[in-house]
Amino acid sequence: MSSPTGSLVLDAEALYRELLRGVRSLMGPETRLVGITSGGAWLVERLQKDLGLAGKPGVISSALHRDDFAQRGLSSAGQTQLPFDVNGADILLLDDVLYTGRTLRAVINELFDYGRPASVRLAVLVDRGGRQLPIQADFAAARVALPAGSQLALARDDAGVFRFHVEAAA
Ligand SMILES: O=P(O)(O)OC[C@H]1O[C@H](OP(=O)(O)OP(=O)(O)O)[C@H](O)[C@@H]1O
Ligand SMILES: O=c1cc[nH]c(=O)[nH]1
Repeated sequence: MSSPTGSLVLDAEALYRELLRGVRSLMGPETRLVGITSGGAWLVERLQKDLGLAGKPGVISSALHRDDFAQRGLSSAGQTQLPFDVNGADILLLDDVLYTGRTLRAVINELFDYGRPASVRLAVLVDRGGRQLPIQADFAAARVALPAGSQLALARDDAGVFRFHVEAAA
């Protein structure tokens, strides 16, 4: 069977280093990192350490605002935890994969339930195209085209090492 990414090798650790570089370039003095559950939450945990930032990063869930809530329910939902005042904050959202943009739409609704940020930006490990909404990343460590129906998700082993899990279209 051929690989769903063809000859492309997605080295998640190399992409993480590229993401770290991109996030550094986007950071201002008041920027708050917020990871989207679940892959983005792993990313912000590591970024917060690697950037030497004090305190805890934010974690946000799309679950309560998803347009497919009726099918998915709360089964895979992490809980939103924003340990700072969202009002007036410069938010940098982090996620592993950007695809249709629907998760981002739901996450932005969730974020605004907590306050009125000054700005919201987005950095991702992989932008796989296929957008169904007018949402773009301010930084993507990689842009790849994958067949519709294939799945790409970040995994993290016990030692905290990242890898991508790729599943071909059925
Ligand atoms: O742009 P979209 O089409 O919305 O897809 C991108 C989202 O899909 C994946 O999350 P998923 O919902 O699979 O949850 P997970 O991170 O917990 O695996 C991924 O982590 C993004 O959050
Ligand atoms: O709201 C959402 C988020 C991700 N995927 C969907 O189909 N809907």
